[in-house]
Amino acid sequence: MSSAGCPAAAASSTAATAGCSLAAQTHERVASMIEARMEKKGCLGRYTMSEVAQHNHKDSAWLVVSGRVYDITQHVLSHPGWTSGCGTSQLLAILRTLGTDCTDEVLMVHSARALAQLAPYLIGLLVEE
Ligand code: HEM
Repeated sequence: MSSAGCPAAAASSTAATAGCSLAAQTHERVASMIEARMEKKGCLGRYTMSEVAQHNHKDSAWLVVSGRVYDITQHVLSHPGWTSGCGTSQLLAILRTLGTDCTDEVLMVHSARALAQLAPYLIGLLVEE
């Protein structure tokens, strides 16, 4: 984990380019609230992209959305597609995104309700190498 500065500006500019849908805007609001709470409690981590890249499988599943790092390991096996049929494309889409910055894909395919479910998995902010 790195102790470099907070990329808040980078995060909001990524979000602005990644999607201007209502779902993306709602996600940005919820995520920044949770981020502020975690920062206050001192439990908001700082991670580089190469740290994130090591968690690229279902047993340790991290990803980056809008400059924020999420550990979705606890969720990944209950994502629609793992347990119900006809979800092969969803599984492939998810597996491909683990360990990467998948802002565009995640904001594009999800409803506001789904993006709200992502928020509790926030573990920190993405920082420069
Ligand atoms: C904790 C993380 C995640 C949560 C809570 C989540 C939640 C959901 C939910 C609730 C849906 C049902 C449709 C909706 O309400 O939008 C969904 C669909 C989907 N998700 Fe996720 N998801 C997560 C991560 C991901 C990731 C990393 C990917 C990779 C791109 C992904 C790809 C998809 C796809 C392709 C669909 C189907 C969309 C469609 O059929 O239109 N999800 N997700």
